[in-house]
Amino acid sequence: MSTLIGLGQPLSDLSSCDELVFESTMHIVQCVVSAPGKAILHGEHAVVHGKVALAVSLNLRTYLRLQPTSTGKVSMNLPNIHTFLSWDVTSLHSLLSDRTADLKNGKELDVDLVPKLRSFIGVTEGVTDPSTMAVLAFLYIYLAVFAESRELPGLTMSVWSELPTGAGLGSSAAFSVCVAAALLSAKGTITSPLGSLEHTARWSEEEMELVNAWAFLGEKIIHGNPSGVDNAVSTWGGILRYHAGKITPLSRVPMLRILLTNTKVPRSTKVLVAGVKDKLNKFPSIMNPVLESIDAVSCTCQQTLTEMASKPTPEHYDVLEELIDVNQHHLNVIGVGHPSLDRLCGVTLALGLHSKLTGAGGGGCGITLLRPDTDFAVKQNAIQELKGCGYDCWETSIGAPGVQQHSLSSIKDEVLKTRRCLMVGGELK
Ligand SMILES: Nc1ncnc2c1ncn2[C@@H]1O[C@H](COP(=O)(O)OP(=O)(O)OP(=O)(O)O)[C@@H](O)[C@H]1O
Ligand SMILES: C[C@@](O)(CCO)CC(=O)[O-]
Ligand SMILES: [Mg+2]
Repeated sequence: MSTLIGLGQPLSDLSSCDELVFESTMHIVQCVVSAPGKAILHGEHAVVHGKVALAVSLNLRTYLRLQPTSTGKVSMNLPNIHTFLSWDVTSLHSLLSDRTADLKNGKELDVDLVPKLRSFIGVTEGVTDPSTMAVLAFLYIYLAVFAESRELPGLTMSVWSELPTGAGLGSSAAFSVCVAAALLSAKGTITSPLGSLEHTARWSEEEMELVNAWAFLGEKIIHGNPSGVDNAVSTWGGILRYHAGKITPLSRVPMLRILLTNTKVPRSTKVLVAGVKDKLNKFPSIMNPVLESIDAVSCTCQQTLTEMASKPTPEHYDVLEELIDVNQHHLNVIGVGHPSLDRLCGVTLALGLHSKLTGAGGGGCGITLLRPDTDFAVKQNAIQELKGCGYDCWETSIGAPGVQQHSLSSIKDEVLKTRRCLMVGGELK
């Protein structure tokens, strides 16, 4: 049974970087990892049904710190979602029993373990609140990664994020990627790539494939039926084309300027994805052509971006804007729009700017394309008007690096500040 344990380690502890040895032969080394959020340019929802999506990583990251403990406890501190929990390692061990052999490859979700975990933490099938979903994803990956070991390690995991939770910017994928990278590295399945003099380091392609596969299991638990695009872009970073599990990084694309707007209307990706599936089952002959058209929008956008890499023209930007408008209509047709997003599109269009939802929709975030020649005053007006609607709005930079390991000393001051703010009194401030 879980217990509320209050705050994690105080911030002053962040200076040490030591290794603890357990009574057993198992060592885990503490580490700090981070992974970026994402924006989907085109293809959200359609990608779940085998169509093409284009996604970009954002300069907003989730950070995870894993520390070994010798208290016989596994603890998790998730200040963004007010969750501070702890379990005895021995009670977690009893969940493994005879499943060891099935769990270690991380290729498929063990559908029997998830209900077992639900009953372990005392929540029934329909409960899908943020805390439950994060705990299930973490416990699943923890147990599955260490399934082979004679003993499960005691540890404290703290996760803090610059991303809004559940707003369409891939917070669940960044969470799952961090958990997978930290635990696989702690187990020794992948290396700890950071050299003694380095501040940040990345894993090899092969290791990132493993991280991505395990993070996909976390996404399956949180989302129900994810396409895998969010964990892929959080693992690799940059700009990706994603099609039926095939990941193609796009290296030759122009640097796009994008405004991100968070309508702050809460929504659940799991619920929205399930809603699209229902509509597709109900009206296949109406919905399939819409998904086909979204696929064509993604492909046309990719082609346009590729052409723009060598010589961008105003006409290219006209095309990108039209594609945004077309796709936003399609997303409304498949039932993932929201009046808050209509308002975002209306406000920006009145200023000559084009917007669409990004991610699962139903509220959450939208993107607005800024042209190279968009007037500073127009951009500022858009930001002011959107803020006047009660939304958050800021210009973002895209193409940030994927999952990384960090030295403690390299964690930026402002990130520590974010963490400090989140942790004050164990509550979000
Ligand atoms: N910082 C975090 N700490 C703990 N759990 C998190 C964190 N960020 C995300 N999560 C988990 O992910 C869930 C949100 O996932 P969801 O897929 O609904 O939204 P999203 O990933 O932000 O948006 P989208 O999938 O549309 O890009 C939360 O309810 C929580 O379970
Ligand atoms: C809505 C969706 O297409 C994107 C969520 O960011 C779901 C998915 O691809 O897993
Ligand atoms: Mg998500």
